[in-house]
Amino acid sequence: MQAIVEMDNLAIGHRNHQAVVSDIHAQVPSNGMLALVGPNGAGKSTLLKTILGLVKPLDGGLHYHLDPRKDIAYMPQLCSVDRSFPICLEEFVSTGLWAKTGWWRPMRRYQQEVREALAQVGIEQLAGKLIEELSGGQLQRALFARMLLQNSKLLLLDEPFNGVDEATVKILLQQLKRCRENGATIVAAIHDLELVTQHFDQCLLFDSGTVVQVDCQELLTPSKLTLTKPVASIAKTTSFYQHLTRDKKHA
Ligand SMILES: Nc1ncnc2c1ncn2[C@@H]1O[C@H](COP(=O)(O)OP(=O)(O)OP(=O)(O)O)[C@@H](O)[C@H]1O
Repeated sequence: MQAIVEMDNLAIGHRNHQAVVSDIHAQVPSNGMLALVGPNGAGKSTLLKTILGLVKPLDGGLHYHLDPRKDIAYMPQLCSVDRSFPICLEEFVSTGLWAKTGWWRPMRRYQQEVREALAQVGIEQLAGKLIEELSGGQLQRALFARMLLQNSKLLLLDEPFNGVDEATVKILLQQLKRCRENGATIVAAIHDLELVTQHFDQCLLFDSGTVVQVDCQELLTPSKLTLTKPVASIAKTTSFYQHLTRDKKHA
């Protein structure tokens, strides 16, 4: 497996605070789909922000086989967006290009690309609406379009499927797969274990300050869930695990 990012004895956390997770030895597989799984507060967002460069590692190494300043696109959690900012959807999505083009470039030059990104997630008809007028699901699609627009090698997504309907989940998954077919690598923090096992190759399981990297197949059966402590304790808190164990009892 070729890695696009390697974590070597990495400790992550916030300045002047104790490490959230230490001793991370993990790899982001090139052109793969890697899920970050774990309870609230376990450190998934912190790891995404550390890879992005927004948060500095507390210790250890983070080795990139790409240019972290140019090749990474990030989709933050929906709750981090200031919806009262007076900007229309099209302008909001075009801010995805600022890192490459500079904020002073006129948006008209990139209107075609922006429209295409909006069309890819099915909200092109809302282009002129203020972002405060969008529903939660529409804004989630907008965040996704802003990330797509950057056409980056590595996509980091923080809970992209939270609070969106099934149709939107389907569209966003299709787009992620298309990006992967075009060579991108995907890392996403996800709470729905069923989505993880169906669509991702590997995951990093966060539990009580540790991280373990496993193949998603390891999550498929209850017997395998006892393989490692993090797998077992995280999975037991999910309805997916309860569903599997119920099926086993009835078998
Ligand atoms: N800016 C910050 N300064 C200090 N501590 C922070 C900061 N942001 C997050 N934390 C703390 O770091 C820990 C990990 O938070 P993080 O947001 O990475 O968790 P998470 O796994 O993404 O959780 P969730 O599933 O709820 O999004 C938490 O204890 C949180 O309180």
